Amino acid sequence: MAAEIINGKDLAQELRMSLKDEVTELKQKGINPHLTVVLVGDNPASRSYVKGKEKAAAEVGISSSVIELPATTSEEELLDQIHKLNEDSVVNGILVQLPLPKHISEQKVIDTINPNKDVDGFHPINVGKMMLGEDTFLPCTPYGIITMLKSRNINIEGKHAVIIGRSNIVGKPVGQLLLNENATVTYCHSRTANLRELTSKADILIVAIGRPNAITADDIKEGAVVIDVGINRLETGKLTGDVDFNSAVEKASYITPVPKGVGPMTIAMLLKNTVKAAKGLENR
Ligand SMILES: Nc1nc(=O)c2c([nH]1)NC[C@@H]1CN(c3ccc(C(=O)N[C@@H](CCC(=O)O)C(=O)O)cc3)C=[N+]21
Repeated sequence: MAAEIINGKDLAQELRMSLKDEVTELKQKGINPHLTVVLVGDNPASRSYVKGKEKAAAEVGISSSVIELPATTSEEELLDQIHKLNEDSVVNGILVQLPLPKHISEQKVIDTINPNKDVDGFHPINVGKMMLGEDTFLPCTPYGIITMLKSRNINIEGKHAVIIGRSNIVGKPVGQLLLNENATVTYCHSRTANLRELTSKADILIVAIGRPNAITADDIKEGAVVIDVGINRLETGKLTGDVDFNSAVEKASYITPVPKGVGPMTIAMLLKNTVKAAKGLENR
């Protein structure tokens, strides 16, 4: 039987509608959520993501600004800019679009963002809190994935979750969040021996490899939940994930498509984190 497709675009739309109501209420209390995105260089993919973020923010009533800096910006100049945003009381959320030019240390930049404005959830303090299961900004893509699973009441507790990919922004944190939900978690990566042996045991398979069709029906267990985190732009201009959707959809119980899967959820969770950052002010 074919899998149920979890449409992230529709779910993100629902989330934005409820966030919009929340933002309306906050505004009545004089709280105006504001997101600032910093874009260094003119990578066309980054520019298009930033456009998507601005549009989504506007839709829920979150004001946003984009600071565009040339690719030649020095690390010191970027850190100065972040210090200014840290001190600017209008700014609730700061997102520095990754990747950054090679001469700038991404970790140094992330470490400089005020953890209370770190709506990406990348700051070491927030990563640590996530590990401890404390309330914090959860990284947007993993948070979106968990939200997609919960939207369908997919049971996580006691399930074997297999993650392919160990990046700091997707693989590692999504494994941690699934562990926090009492899954049994296996991390796989480019050096993993006998990958298929592991993927075929997964009740929940999270695929963040970065290569089209890297995972097919032959790699998955009958009835598995398959989450495709890949965003690959083909030469034709078409967007595709890491999973061979057409074969996997016949074997999985649930599957996320690309486009209209995890991507739009990532943006919705960014907005949710921005609202959370703005609400933090109430408690001061
Ligand atoms: N500091 C930082 N935070 C990020 O969250 C971050 C980042 N840097 N750098 C780049 C990646 C990538 N990313 C995406 C978000 C939404 C879609 C998305 O909405 N995709 C649509 C399609 C959009 C299109 O057609 O181009 C979809 O999958 O349906 C994709 C990719 C966030 N990122």
